[in-house]
Amino acid sequence: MPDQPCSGGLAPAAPFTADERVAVYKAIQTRRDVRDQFLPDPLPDDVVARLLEAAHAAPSVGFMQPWSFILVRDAQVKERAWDAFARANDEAAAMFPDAQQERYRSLKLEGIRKAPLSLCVTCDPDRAGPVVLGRTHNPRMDAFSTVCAVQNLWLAARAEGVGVGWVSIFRDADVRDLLGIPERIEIIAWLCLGYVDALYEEPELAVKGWRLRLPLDELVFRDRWGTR
Ligand SMILES: Cc1cc2c(cc1C)N(C[C@H](O)[C@H](O)[C@H](O)COP(=O)(O)O)c1[nH]c(=O)[nH]c(=O)c1N2
Repeated sequence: MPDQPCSGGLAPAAPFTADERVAVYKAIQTRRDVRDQFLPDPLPDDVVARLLEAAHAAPSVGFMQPWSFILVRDAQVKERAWDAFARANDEAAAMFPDAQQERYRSLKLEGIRKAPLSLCVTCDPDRAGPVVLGRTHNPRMDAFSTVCAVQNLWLAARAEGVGVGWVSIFRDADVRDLLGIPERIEIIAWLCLGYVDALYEEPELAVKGWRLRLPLDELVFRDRWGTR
């Protein structure tokens, strides 16, 4: 049974003013993944609400809005999340070639204990029933939609002076147990959030010599894969 339509028609879609455009590109270009620059100040509820609204405004396949957000402020829960990270990070280090392991271990790859707020973002594949417009031929589209929500939040956070760090070095089961997430729900992201007073000008992994940004023109093809 379809829902009742909501009100709303077409609104003018003029380009942004020059200042507005500058602000949008500034958020995109200066957004960073934050690990160590978090300040301890708690995030005000209204700021958190705006960030969640930004996430919730993301595009989603069939408008299924598959995301949920678990706000984690409890120090003990964060401590256990850090333990899970530390175990996984040891396993991760051993996966790299010997020559890279020392450098890997020198990188700080999370801010779980330092950030005042952690946010676990999940994806419910059943949010809009079994057959979803746009997901019929590609079941990963619900997860991709949830990642769009993360990116919206990340950009809005930059505008608010709030740093965000994505931590993915976990065994899925550890986060699931810790937060009581049912098996059918997919864990998409563990995000660390907090005010920051400094951000790297370039990705920290590039600054630390782990990996550089690729030239864009090597990634753009004309009409056919591999054709420039
Ligand atoms: C899906 C996903 C997962 C992770 C990340 C990102 C994304 C998109 N990133 C952050 C990543 O290292 C960072 O985005 C890049 O290095 C580029 O830097 P900026 O985000 O531009 O600062 C990340 N960083 C980190 O220190 N620990 C992590 O576990 C992860 N995991």
